[in-house]
Amino acid sequence: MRTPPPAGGAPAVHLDQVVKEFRGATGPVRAVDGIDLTIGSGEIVAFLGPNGAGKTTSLDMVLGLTTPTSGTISVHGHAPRRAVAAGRVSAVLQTGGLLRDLTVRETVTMIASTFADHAGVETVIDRAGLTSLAGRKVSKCSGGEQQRLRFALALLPDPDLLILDEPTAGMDVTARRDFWETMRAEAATGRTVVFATHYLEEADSFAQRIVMVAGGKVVADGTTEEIRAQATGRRVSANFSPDTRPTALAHLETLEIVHAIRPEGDRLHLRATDSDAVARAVLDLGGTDLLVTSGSLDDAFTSLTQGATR
Ligand SMILES: Nc1ncnc2c1ncn2[C@@H]1O[C@H](COP(=O)(O)OP(=O)(O)OP(=O)(O)O)[C@@H](O)[C@H]1O
Repeated sequence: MRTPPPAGGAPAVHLDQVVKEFRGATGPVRAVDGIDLTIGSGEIVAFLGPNGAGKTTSLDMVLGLTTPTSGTISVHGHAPRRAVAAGRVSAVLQTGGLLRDLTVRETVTMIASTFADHAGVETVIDRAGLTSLAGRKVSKCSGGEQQRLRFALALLPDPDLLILDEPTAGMDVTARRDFWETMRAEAATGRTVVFATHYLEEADSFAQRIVMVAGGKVVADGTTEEIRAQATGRRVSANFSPDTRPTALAHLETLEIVHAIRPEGDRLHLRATDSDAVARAVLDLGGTDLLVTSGSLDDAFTSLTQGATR
């Protein structure tokens, strides 16, 4: 069993007003536009955003692969490159050279030989679920199996922080589910896991916290439930009889906490921030069959990322 970093130490990841600009054909491209973010030790965080949101650029900076144009980043209190050199952080990236003619075990053994101290070849093969494939050539492994191999390599330094950039891209549903099960076991040992994804379900089912990025900025940060509520508000609906309906509609339209009203047959659908207060008003106005729901995560994603494009 690994020893997690002491509680109460520096955060696993800290970004302070981080900006990254690239030189584009028609002028500078601001890939990351002032991100402030703190991720505590042991958190499982999804970086969720559409194409070009700035996810990969942010993670690359956390890994010290590129440096911010302005702002600062620390990983467990150190500069990213120092944290990587000390084996405190490692990554599973979308691509990355694997030698096709080596077997899975030979690949892990070769990379292990570059570490003064490592978690053990057979241990990481086992943790990545590759024991039965250890003798297979990399060229004969599927895309999902190669991602598992990259994951085994990332475990070699026994890192406190694992960064995964779209680790399940190209995997089918079963491979994806198996991969996340393995990852859950890793997180349970106290590792911090930060992953980038396009998949809402993946962020929803695996992460405790979602940092939604769009246009190089953080547009929402919280639990899935908080993001849903923040972006879509609550939905309140109820039936009204023909007698009560006109008065109810007129009154509800005057309430500031009601953002939108959509009539449908006998029913009124309302969007509101304070659903408790609206629900009380609806009942006072004679509404029946009251229903309070939150919008879907899909709605939240669309509404938060719209308008945030570069
Ligand atoms: N080296 C580069 N030179 C110029 N522009 C770049 C470079 N790297 C990234 N960009 C631009 O920066 C923006 C953010 O890219 P980034 O790869 O970080 O997004 P992403 O959220 O990871 O997207 P995806 O989900 O498609 O991988 C994009 O507009 C991209 O074209």
